[in-house]
Amino acid sequence: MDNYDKILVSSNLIRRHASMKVDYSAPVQVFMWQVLQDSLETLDVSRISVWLLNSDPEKSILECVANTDWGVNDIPKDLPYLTKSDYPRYFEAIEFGAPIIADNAHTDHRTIDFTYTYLKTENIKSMLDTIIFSEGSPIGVVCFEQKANFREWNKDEVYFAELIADCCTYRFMAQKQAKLEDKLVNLVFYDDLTGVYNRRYFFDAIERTISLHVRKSLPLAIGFIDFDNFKSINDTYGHQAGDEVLKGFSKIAQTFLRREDLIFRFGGEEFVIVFQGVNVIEAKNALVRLQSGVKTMLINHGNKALNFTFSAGVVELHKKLSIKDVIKQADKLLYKAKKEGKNRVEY
Ligand SMILES: Nc1nc2c(ncn2[C@@H]2O[C@H](COP(=O)(O)OP(=O)(O)OP(=O)(O)O)[C@@H](O)[C@H]2O)c(=O)[nH]1
Repeated sequence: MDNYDKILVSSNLIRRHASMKVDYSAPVQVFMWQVLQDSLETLDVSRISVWLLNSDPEKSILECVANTDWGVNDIPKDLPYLTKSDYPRYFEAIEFGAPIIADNAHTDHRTIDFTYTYLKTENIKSMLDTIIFSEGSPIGVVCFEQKANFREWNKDEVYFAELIADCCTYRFMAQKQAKLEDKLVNLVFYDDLTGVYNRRYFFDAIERTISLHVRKSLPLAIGFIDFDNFKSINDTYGHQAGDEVLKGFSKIAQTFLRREDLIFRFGGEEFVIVFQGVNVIEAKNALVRLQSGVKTMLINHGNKALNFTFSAGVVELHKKLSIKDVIKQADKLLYKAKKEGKNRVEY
């Protein structure tokens, strides 16, 4: 196989590989690993690295985010970086957007500034850098380096190197998309402030949970929680302190309840807990335990420890009870708990 055929076969494999779904929450070193390793072999170069411009308007720092000299998970704690003030001509070339084809990196005007800082010490003779774009602008560079001997990069090699930069573009775009999807999923299912499930998801999940439990003849209980005198916490310590209490309560509930208990923020200072496979007495006991948890685990706001209590009503689900009826019953029980002195669980 001549060089052209080798590049053709490899570029096809790499394009296919780059289109695969990968874990975009992993570092670039991990999700670009296979593409960079394959390219290393195809171009027969000494090293490939991926560098990204920081997002400030000056784009004055270029940070190395992947390098074939590192192991797949062996990423330095402090990433190497280059600054525009040290290498202005190199940064200008990146902003221009054309590949930097430096057969002799020691004399090429775009890479000459590297000569004494690292080309000579690392014995690098030739460089080929291709630009990573996003929305039409350069955002980084893939750097192919040849050690020991000078090398004339041919046209096919440059096209191949550009393809690798395009694979980076593709993966960064997919990563952006994946992050956006994660954010949307969070908005749909979770409460922004406390991180527990939100009210919208309660109504979405509850029908399915009920039908599953009815089909399997398993008990299912729902606890409705309302904080006592919450207004006075806001009024005394401020709204932010109230928010701390809501967040703290969610954490305490996650610690005190079982994994299969689902916690929802239903409204301002109202929470709902769905106890799966649990009858009303067991659910009531769990809520009483949670009440003592709330008493012992302090929520700090500044240098103050905030105390609060809650009242709750617990309803056990059965076939004939609709979710509307459950909420109505829980409301009545909560009203009773409040009327009879608060800090109580009625069932
Ligand atoms: N900090 C904060 N406060 C909230 C939030 N949502 C609702 N609240 C407050 O919760 C308080 C609820 O007050 P009330 O409905 O009078 O209830 P309460 O003071 O707990 O009184 P009882 O239910 O009778 O014990 C109001 O002051 C709301 O402003 C929130 O997201 N953050």
